[in-house]
Amino acid sequence: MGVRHKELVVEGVQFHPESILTAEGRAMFKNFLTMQGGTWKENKNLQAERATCVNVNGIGKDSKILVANGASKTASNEQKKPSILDEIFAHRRTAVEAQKQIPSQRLSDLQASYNLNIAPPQISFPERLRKSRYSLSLMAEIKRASPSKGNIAPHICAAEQARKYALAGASVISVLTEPKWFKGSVEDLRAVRQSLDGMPNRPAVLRKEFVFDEYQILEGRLAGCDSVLLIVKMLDEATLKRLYFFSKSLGMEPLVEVNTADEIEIAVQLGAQVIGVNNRDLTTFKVDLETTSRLMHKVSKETLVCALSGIAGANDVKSYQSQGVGAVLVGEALMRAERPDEFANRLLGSSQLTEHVHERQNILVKICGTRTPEAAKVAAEAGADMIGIILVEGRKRCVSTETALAIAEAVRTTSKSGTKRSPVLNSEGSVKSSQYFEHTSKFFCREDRALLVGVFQNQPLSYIIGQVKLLNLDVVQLHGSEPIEWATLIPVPVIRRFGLDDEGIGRRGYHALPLLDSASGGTGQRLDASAIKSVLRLDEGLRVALAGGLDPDNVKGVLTNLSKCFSQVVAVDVSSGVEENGSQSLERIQEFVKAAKDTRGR
Ligand SMILES: O=C(O)c1ccccc1NCC(=O)[C@H](O)[C@H](O)COP(=O)(O)O
Repeated sequence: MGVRHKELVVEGVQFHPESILTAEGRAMFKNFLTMQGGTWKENKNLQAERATCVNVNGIGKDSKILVANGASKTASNEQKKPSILDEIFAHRRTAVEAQKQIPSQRLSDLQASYNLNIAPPQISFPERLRKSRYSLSLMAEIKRASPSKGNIAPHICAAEQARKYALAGASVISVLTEPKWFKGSVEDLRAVRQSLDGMPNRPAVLRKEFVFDEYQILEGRLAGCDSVLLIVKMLDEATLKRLYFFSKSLGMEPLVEVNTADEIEIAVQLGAQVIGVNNRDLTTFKVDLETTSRLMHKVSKETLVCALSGIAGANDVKSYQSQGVGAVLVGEALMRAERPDEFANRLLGSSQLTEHVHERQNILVKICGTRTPEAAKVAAEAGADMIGIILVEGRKRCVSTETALAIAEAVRTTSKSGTKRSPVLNSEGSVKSSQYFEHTSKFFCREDRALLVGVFQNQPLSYIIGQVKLLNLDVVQLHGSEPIEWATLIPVPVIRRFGLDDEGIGRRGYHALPLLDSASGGTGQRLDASAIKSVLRLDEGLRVALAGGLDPDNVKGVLTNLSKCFSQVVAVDVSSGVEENGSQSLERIQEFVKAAKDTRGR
């Protein structure tokens, strides 16, 4: 039973347990709490206004959702117009709820995949931030659009952009996965992670999303992220804590975002190792770079503080550097930059990009089809880096186990002449991402002696591994249609042959060096120069060995004819070009090594 004044809304009410503990108790509370204005008339108008506002902004009719799980905490009460954050969160809730119903995308499906251990390998987010070679780390963001700026760079390829960021020295790639306002996706996240595959010292990958559910964290981990964003403003403390520890249970330290002194207090209480201070007030969109400076003193020295939003250039970074800020997150400025790599370099105050481009490696030489220990010795003494033996039954150059063992002995006991130490991109402990093939191509040069390469073609994996052990091979060359995954199952670096139209040549993380060559091998068949250039131009980071009809007289011309692409050829390989009347000629071996090495100088 209740009493209602004709005109005035009630300002206080006493509920008795026998009424509020009934099935209607919640509704009574809700009705009372949503009353607005002094009179019933005002209440009606204000309620109607609020309903339109809520629906237009897409929060939906179910106000229970907001109450239960966080409209932004700055709102002193529910009368306040929902902020953009509220809008986005509400929209994401609906989308995530819908997605969770789709067979194959249900929480149980994600969990089953996770239990299979198929999530991409992860690295520690805070450790990667701490290992930066710069006094302050860069978190570079993929952000096609934003609610405040609209479109920024809607056509950017996330994976390509991520590689540029990584090579320019970013410690973290932040990927906005929200589709409506930021034009991102989980697919972007997956592609970014894949683009970093095999990269030594790759950056950590952050899923920048409006996270309110464990589901999103698990989804991000399966797509390959190493950390997720948790926004204090949007999560009640219990939810924040739950999500924080859930993320940690998947091996990911979250980035906990704050904007006020109260929020940073909550993040500290939580034990967050990485706290991001958002310089942008998401209710007004106002950016104040001082926000980070003001709040950073509220955390212990061990906590990494990152300045988020509004960082537009090197000067902003410098002032944070002097204050001891651990990292800056830069999105819009990098996305708008014509050369994001140069821009990132300027932000970090580095000239690494230019050093990187000018680095040139001495060309490596492989003498293949070796059939005698004498030939192996002559090749090594001439400065050959690799001596190949054919281990393919039925091929004319195939050697017996006895001969192979004798050649192996000659290779191991002959000193090599004239090797310059290969430049090392990253000294130990220094952490800058580098290109996969630049790193792996250095496996094929030893200063003291040549390497022994066993060449196989469509033979069983177990046989290949057996030969590696028996002959103590340094390198395996796969010259057939073996799966590229085999490279990860063979205990020495793998050279794998590719034709000009073959798929997978530039795939990182498998073969250490792709060989461009004719299909059957050792035929003396030249490859078309313009087709070689097309393959190389498609992927700047690709490094290859080149074979097919090379000889002492043409090797220089073939290489220089490749013009700019020549720098992507790290090795040349010859077989029939050093033969005379079907046998290896010791003079031609020496001439070939000299001619090839002279193309770039020793
Ligand atoms: O040389 C062979 O007989 C051979 C047989 C089976 C698989 C691969 C083979 N050779 C692979 C090589 O690495 C050769 O050096 C490369 O094909 C270049 O040969 P060439 O055109 O004769 O210089």
